[in-house]
Amino acid sequence: MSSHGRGHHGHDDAREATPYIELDRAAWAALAAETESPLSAGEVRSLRGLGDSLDLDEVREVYLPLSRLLSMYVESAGRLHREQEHFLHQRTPPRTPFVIGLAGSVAVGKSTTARVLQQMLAHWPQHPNVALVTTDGFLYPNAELEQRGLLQRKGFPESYDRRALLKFVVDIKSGKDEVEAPTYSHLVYDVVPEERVVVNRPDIVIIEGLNVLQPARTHEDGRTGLAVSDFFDFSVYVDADTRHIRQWYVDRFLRLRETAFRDPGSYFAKYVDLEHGAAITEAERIWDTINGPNLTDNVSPTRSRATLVLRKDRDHSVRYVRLRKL
Ligand SMILES: Nc1ncnc2c1ncn2[C@@H]1O[C@H](COP(=O)(O)OP(=O)(O)O)[C@@H](O)[C@H]1O
Ligand SMILES: CC(C)(COP(=O)(O)O)[C@@H](O)C(=O)NCCC(=O)O
Repeated sequence: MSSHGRGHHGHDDAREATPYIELDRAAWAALAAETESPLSAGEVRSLRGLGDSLDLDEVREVYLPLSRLLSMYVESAGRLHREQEHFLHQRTPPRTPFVIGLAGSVAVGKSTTARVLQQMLAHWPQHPNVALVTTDGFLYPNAELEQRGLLQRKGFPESYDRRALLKFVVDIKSGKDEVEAPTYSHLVYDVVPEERVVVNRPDIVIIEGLNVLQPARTHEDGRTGLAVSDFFDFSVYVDADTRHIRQWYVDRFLRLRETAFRDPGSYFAKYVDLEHGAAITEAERIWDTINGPNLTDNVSPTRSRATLVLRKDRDHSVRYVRLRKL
């Protein structure tokens, strides 16, 4: 419980009633002391290679307790599966992969968080196989986006083949042995039809993407379909002040200009020759016309649907964790 103990002693009035528990950084980080790290010091250090400046203390104080909590949910689902089988007096199909949805804005740190969690979760012997899939592979190809007038809307819900994405998640939760997803290349700025990722009945699947917490659409005839989030066993929303995220987007754009954009195959090679100030202006333009509006209109409204929210400060350190009450 957070140090101010909100909601702890039963004096909540209606105004304060909330389905969430909030732990401030100190309360959350204290959990790390009770959690034995599944990773050696060297392995924790090697995780840093995945994020540019991922802080070692941050990994220990924030992501270690988070991976332990997730692991508890995974094990609890396994127990429930066994108890249900016992209750039904019949052998039921083997349990399906535990699916974790990971949502948040462009540049908030979804990929970094997902990779750290994947590595950490895979180190527990109870669930060694952890697959990670990003939803960008389900974007329509650029040619199709252009036809639909959506080239300036990449990342908006309608820019994805939502039916294919839903089928992918349904197949995983149906217990299919081999499920394939298409992939996206940031280098060529388009989907790569010949490259697929294969998900082979892992213990856990992390599905990371801007829109994974979107509710189901209501069709014109009033019917409501299913959404991928209907098949999540747990979900995480990575959150921060929009001004900070915009800055992280610009910073990453400038860094990519020094690295990936220099690849002649890169769609963004055209930005390499921009002088510094013009590059900042261009990054800000892309943010202000595409990713910022998408965050405001589509992504942030899904935050309260998450099982857990990680709220970051300007330096990427997690300031508080908000978790659904059980
Ligand atoms: N925990 C963190 N500590 C430090 N830097 C981070 C952290 N998470 C993300 N970043 C940085 O912020 C930027 C955006 O992160 P990234 O994971 O690429 O975001 P997304 O996948 O949401 O677009 C990157 O430059 C990344 O290195
Ligand atoms: C590929 C993305 C849409 C993110 O996809 P996700 O994996 O989150 O579904 C996003 O990172 C992106 O590149 N947006 C493009 C904005 C632009 O047109 O530059």
